[in-house]
Amino acid sequence: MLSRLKMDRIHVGIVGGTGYGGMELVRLLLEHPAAKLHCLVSRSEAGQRVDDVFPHLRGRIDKRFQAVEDADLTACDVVFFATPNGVAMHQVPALLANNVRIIDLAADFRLRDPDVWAQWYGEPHACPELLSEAAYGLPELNREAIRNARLVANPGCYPTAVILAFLPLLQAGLAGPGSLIADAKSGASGAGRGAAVDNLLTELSENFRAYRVAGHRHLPEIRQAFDGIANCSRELVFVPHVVPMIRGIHATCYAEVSGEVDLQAVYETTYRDEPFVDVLAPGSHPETRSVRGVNLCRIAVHRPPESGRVVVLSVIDNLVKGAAGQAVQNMNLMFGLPETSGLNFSPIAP
Ligand SMILES: NC(=O)C1=CN([C@@H]2O[C@H](COP(=O)(O)OP(=O)(O)OC[C@H]3O[C@@H](n4cnc5c(N)ncnc54)[C@H](OP(=O)(O)O)[C@@H]3O)[C@@H](O)[C@H]2O)C=CC1
Ligand SMILES: CC(=O)N[C@@H](CCC(=O)OP(=O)(O)O)C(=O)O
Repeated sequence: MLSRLKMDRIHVGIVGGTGYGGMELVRLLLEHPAAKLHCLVSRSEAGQRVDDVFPHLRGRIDKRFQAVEDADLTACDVVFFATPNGVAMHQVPALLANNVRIIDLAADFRLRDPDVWAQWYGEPHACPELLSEAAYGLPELNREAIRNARLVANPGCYPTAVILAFLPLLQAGLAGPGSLIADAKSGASGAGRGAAVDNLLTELSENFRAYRVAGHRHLPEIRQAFDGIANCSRELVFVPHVVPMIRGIHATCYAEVSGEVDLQAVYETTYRDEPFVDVLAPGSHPETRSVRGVNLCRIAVHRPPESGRVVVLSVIDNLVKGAAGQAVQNMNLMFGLPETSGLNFSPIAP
């Protein structure tokens, strides 16, 4: 059932169509049975054919990028923002006023407190009145709110992997009082397509480094979700790393758990009906490759003997379950479609 549509198919606009998140949205939406790409906005490639800019799409798309002032965004049913942080918040209010629903892949609407947003993103929020309305777009946590939302804040890539890893423990009240620890590694596409010395092949390959240990902007986002799940503030140590691969996040997450609980059963029960979370058999070690190109989080739960800790391994493709795929999953929910529409395909391996 397609609800609340302006036309027969969901007319989609993408702002930031030339970035990694935008490109991945194009790839997914071209195959979506109920969506039609209506306009693709780019400043740098305005006027250019999409398949000239991205030759891998030759024969798949007959459209040109447009400047924002030429794009018919108000005719869209939904507009995805795949732009840097702080861009969407200047354009969203006018689109909402025109009955356009929004899915923002950036962080503009993820944090509820405008002061926290300003602290981590370095500028005052342009429309703080919308922060409490926005639905945090992690379906496994917030499905009903997403269904009814006109504004969805798609989660960050690290938060998706980390929250899904801890969610069953927190919901069941099993994580002890000690700090939760998330030790996460990302492929380089997480940093976007913009030129930066740190992202050169020569800097990344044969190399492995942590960054922003003192505080990454995904920390308040993850903590906000934990507060919502467990209804109490939790200490979290979050250490991101960049590894020499293109796609993928691997989060190794630690929590203190006491008592003889069947954790495998807790995880399997929590995610039993989730189409995009796969709890692996006991003793498994999920690989980023096993989720490459698909909207899936694979999780394995370990309890090393005599450690008093649980180790949860969680892998996603940062561009799919960590960004564009999750955004399409949210679109499906917002428009009353089966949640898996356009998202049923197999991983790419090797
Ligand atoms: N990469 C990832 O794994 C993930 C990214 N995200 C978030 O999604 C968003 C997009 O990320 P990603 O695709 O990697 O980023 P990229 O840097 O690859 O792409 C950004 C896009 O935004 C456009 N853009 C840049 N500046 C502006 C501006 N001031 N106004 C309008 N458009 C602008 C660029 O196109 P042009 O210059 O042609 O206009 C480009 O298409 C970011 O907020 C990111 O944090 C979230 C989860 C995962
Ligand atoms: C490897 C790498 O650099 N990753 C990015 C994460 C990108 C992302 O998801 O950030 P947003 O919250 O802005 O959407 C980073 O750490 O900044």
